[in-house]
Formats: sequence, structure tokens, C-alpha cells
Amino acid sequence: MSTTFLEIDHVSRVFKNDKGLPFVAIKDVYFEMKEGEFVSIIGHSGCGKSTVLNILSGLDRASEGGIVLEGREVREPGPDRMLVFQNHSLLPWLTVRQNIGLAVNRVMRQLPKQERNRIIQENIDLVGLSHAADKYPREISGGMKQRVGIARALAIKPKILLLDEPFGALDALTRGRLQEKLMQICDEHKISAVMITHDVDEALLLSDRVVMMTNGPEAKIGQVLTVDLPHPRKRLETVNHPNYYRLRGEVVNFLDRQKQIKLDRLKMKSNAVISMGSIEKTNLTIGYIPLTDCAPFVVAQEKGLFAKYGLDVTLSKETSWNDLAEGIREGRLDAAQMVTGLPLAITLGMGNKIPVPVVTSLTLSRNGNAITLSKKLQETGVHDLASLKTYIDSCQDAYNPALGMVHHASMHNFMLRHWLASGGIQPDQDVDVIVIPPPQMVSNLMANNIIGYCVGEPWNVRAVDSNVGFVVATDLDIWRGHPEKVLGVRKEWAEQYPHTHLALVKALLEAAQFCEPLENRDEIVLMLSQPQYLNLSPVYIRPGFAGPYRVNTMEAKYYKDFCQFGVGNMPSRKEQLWILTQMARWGLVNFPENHAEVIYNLLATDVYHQAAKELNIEVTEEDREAIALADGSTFDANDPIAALSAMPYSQFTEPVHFDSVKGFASKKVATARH
Ligand SMILES: Nc1ncnc2c1ncn2[C@@H]1O[C@H](COP(=O)(O)OP(=O)(O)OP(=O)(O)O)[C@@H](O)[C@H]1O
Repeated sequence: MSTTFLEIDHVSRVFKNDKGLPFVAIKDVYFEMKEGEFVSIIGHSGCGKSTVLNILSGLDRASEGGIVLEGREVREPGPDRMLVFQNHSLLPWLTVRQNIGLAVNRVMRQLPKQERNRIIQENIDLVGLSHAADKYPREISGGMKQRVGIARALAIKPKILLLDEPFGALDALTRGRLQEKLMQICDEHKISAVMITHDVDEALLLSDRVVMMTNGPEAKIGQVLTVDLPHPRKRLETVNHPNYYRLRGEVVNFLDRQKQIKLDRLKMKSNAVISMGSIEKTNLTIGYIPLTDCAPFVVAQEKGLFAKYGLDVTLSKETSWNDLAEGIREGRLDAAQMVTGLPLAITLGMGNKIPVPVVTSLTLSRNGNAITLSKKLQETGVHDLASLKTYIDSCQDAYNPALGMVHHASMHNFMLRHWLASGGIQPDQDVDVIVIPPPQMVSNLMANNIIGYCVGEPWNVRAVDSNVGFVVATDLDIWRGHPEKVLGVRKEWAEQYPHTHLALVKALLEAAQFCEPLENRDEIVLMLSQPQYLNLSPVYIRPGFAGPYRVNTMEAKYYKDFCQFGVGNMPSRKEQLWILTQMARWGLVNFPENHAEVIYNLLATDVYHQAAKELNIEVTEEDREAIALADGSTFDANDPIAALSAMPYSQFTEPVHFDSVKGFASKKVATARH
């Protein structure tokens, strides 16, 4: 049975602007909530929060899509959805009791008078207004009026409470008290509620989930954050919880990014698409993470290869893979260096996001990662996978030991999990696998927040040199020649700017060629070490890149003929299918029954072929052999479902249809409408 209580099913709302032209305020907003959940909607002013709430309440109608409450489409206002506004809207000539009574007597007129009076009194008591029950609105404070508004809404027992900035007009002290009161009522009575707020702390205090909206026009849900803080909540305990500032950071970062996008859009208006000859757009912003393997981007910039192919590129140093992914989703970035699973993750809407189709036209690097464990572990006798298992089995701590990796869709995550599983250690059960931005790995290891991590260079060498960690395995011990970084762009962008896309692939492919010979690498180390890129001494960059490799053998590869089945820089169907199975294996996404179509749409091999042809690079087609991993296991891409079912600890149950607009087999309004 479905646990969906309320479904905002792909809702769009088009208004007319003051010139009479259509204005798409919100587009394709999709969200589901469970009964008893408290959800906040947060976003910058004018993004469309009230539009969503008005459509939910039935005061406004969606131009497309609809609202389904307990399996029925709702189109009109009704007592099952009570709206509480900022300006309490009480009738001045009625007392507190009469204001509440008016609603109760109207909606519950079938109940005996005595019962109705009991309900009225119960709700007056609930919001702590017994002493003011017979006062008129002019005789009570703003906070008290707002409590009357809440009591009036709760008294008629709506299925869901809709709150439009309910405390926005109150002073800080009253606001704080009322938040606590509402939090207590919602906790005790398991109220389902949707609340609009501009206040991050208010959202975190009250909500089970925070829905963050992007800027309009065409505003969407950009991110949904689960607030996994314990209930019942008390303000002090909540803000002192170890996870509070991480959650707060997520919301604040999202809002900051939206602010930046607004500024960028204003800038872009005066800096519209610049085109030259057949190149539709010459001015590009490309996202990357300051790791050694961003080398092709740095080389293309420093050696003038972007310019050679008619591009004027700004390289945007991103702080995390998550920020970079958002940059692509929101259109702030034209293109980006991506961990190999990221194009699929964005395309599938992994992490509860709206799917945004992305294509990859180039594999930029292979290998280059290692698993580092803390020196403290080594001192207790851990030196390989088997002794790590012994250590984990004997762990008496209240919390699972944690290992870091850089993004859920990264090869670091998949390879780390594969390696652990191959040694009988079950990720998520025996150890936690958590996301940490690469530059923060070493400090987290030193602070004992994690017992180790899987990351690229220079962060393994750095831990070894600082004597805080040792390398227990490199990726050569897991999958020699695995794809590591790829180029990703939005599919829509690729269709809009095909010549720009081709020029970009040519510039990067030529840069990758330059990165490959070891004799070029010392020169590249100096480029990378500059403040605008890695901002790190060459001493730390050289060992993981130019050799001699101090950390076992970490052969980072950049140019063709280096992977076991010879596709080189061409995006590979087999590799992406392996990644897709890992995403499903670890419960990150459903496995699409139409996986062949999903992968076909993901790979822009035609662009790669054209670029290779123009650069006189021979293209080797992918064979149909199974991928061989170092632990002796193989992956047969011809039957991914069988392969997935046989993987140890697989969370896969059954394939689900994926639709590039609606996501994974989302229920259609049509089936629930009456
Ligand atoms: N009836 C309408 N006619 C035309 N445009 C409208 C109408 N209602 C809303 N809009 C526009 O739709 C967009 C979203 O408005 P909405 O009030 O939903 O935003 P909001 O996020 O609630 O803003 P705030 O936080 O400032 O209250 C805005 O650009 C607004 O100007």
C-alpha cells in the first residue's frame, strides 16, 4: 500500500504579466508527503512559495498538473486543508471563543452543541489562551491573535494545516514562543503541515523535511532536505544536536547559491550568448574541483587550447561535487568535470531531485584513487582488508566507524563499497560511508571523525606525508583502468550549442593527450600548483601525478588505449551500466527497466566520434566482454539485472520504469483523479 498522503503532481502555474504576456511562475513542481509529516517550503522572495500553497489550499488552480490528497484530486478550498496566514484575519467584532466557534459551528454543524463547545474550549486550551477566551482581537497581542488563527484552523480537524509565514509579523520573543507551541502541538497530535517560511532555523526546528525552491521564473524544487533530528524537539537540544549545523549549512548554501544565480542571471543579461562563426556560444563557465585530475582543464586553459578552438573559458573552482552538480542543474555552469556517476545521478534525479538530463561526451581520466586508513588503525594491527574486518567486528563504539568518500555518485563511493563488500564488510550496516569534500579528508581523519577514506590525489599522499594515514589499497587493487572523471553538460545545452560542444571536446581531448606522457607531467604540476587552481606546493602534487609514485602505484591515465577494453576517452556503455547497477545495489536509485534507453540518451558518443575524427584519433568500438574486477568478479553488461541480483548485499528488488520528465514511475494524477 502506498504511504503517500499528499501529492503535488507536476504542478505548473502560468500567470499573465503586466504586459499581458505569459509568465511561468512555477514549473513542474513535484513532491509527495506522508501523513503526519511537517514540511517547510523555503526560497527567496518571489520564487513561488505562496503560489504552491494557494494551489494546495484550492484558492488558486494549477495551469498543469494537480493536487492529490489521500488519493483524490482536490480543486476547491475545503475544510480538509486549513490555511493560516501571517495577518491572522480575525473578525474584530467577535471574541476569541466566537472567532473559533464560527469555524467550528459552520464545519461541524452536525455535532451536538455541547460537543462543539467542548472542541472550541479544547483548542483554546491547546494554544494556551484560556485566560483570554472572551476578549476581542483589539484587546490581545499580535502573538495571541496568531494563536487564535492556529486554534481556529486546528479546531475543525483538517487533514492538513497550511501555514503561510505564520509568525512573520511577530517580534523575535513571541515568534520563538509560538514556534515552540506549534512544535509541541504538531509533535503531540501528529499534525500534517506545510509551512512557508523565510527563516532557516524555524524550518529546521519544526520540519521533518525542508523543500528548497529555486528562483523563478519557472521555479522548481531544487533540493529536499530530511531533518533527521530527534522528536519531540526542544529548541536548545535541537540547535545543540551534532547534525544541526550541517543541516543548517545545507539550507544556507542552497539559498546563497540561489542568490548567486540571481546575480549571475543579471550579469548574463548584459553578457548574452556570444557566438563566432559556427560556434554558437564562445563564452563558457566550466566547473571543476581542485584535484590533480582536473589537469586536462588546466592544460586546455594554460596552453591556449580552449582559445585555439574558439572558446573563451572561465574555469570555476567549485567547493564540492554537490555544488558543482547544482551549478549544472541550474544552468550556472555550461559544462563541468564530473565524477563518472554524476551525469547519471543528475539525469535520474538521485537524492530526491528533479531529473535533469545530462550527457557525457568524453572520459577525461582513469585510475588515480586510493583508500587511506588512519595511522591509529595501523597501530592496532590493521594492514589490509581482512584485518580491517577483524577491527570492525570487534568495534564496541556506540556509533559505526565511518569512512569518507567524495560524492554518492563517485567512483570513490562505488569502489570503496565494492572493496568493503568483497571482504565481508557490509556498507551502511557495519560501517557508515559518508560524503566529505576532498580537501577536508585529511583534517577529518586527524579529528578522528572517520577511520579512513577513498579519494583522489593529492589527498592520499598528503595523509601519508603528514603521518596520519597509510594507503591500504589503490584502485589498481579494485578495478584497473576504471573511468574516473568525465565531461558532463545538460542535454538541453548540448542540443542548443552543438558546435560549441564539439569545440569543447576537441580542446579537452587534445589537453588529455598532452597530460598522458610522463615527460609532460612536471610542467603540469607547476600549472596545477598555482593559487587559482590547487594552490598547493608541487611537493604534494608531484608524487601522485608525475611519479615516482610513493603511494604504491597510482597510475592516473588521461589518454586512450589505457583501459582494458580499449575505448580510451570514448564514453562507455558498459562502464555506465556498471555504475547504474551500483547505484541500485546501494539503494541510491531504482534500477530502470528501460536501462538501455537511459544509457543511450546519456552517452554523446557521436560528439566524441566527430572530435576524434577531426583530431585524427582512431576510435575503437567497445566490445561485449565482461568487465573484470581485481577481486575476480566480473560484470556482464549484457545482463545487468542478473549481475545486479547476484551482487553481495544488493538492495535491488525489481526494475522500475524511468521517465526523463517524471522520474521513476511516479504515479500519474490521471490514475487518482475522479
Ligand atoms: N496573480 C498573479 N499574477 C501575476 N503574477 C503573479 C501572480 N501571483 C504571483 N505572481 C508572480 O509569481 C511569482 C511567485 O509569486 P509568489 O507570491 O508565489 O512568491 P513567494 O515565493 O511566495 O514570494 P514571497 O516570499 O515574497 O511572499 C512572482 O514573480 C509573482 O510576481
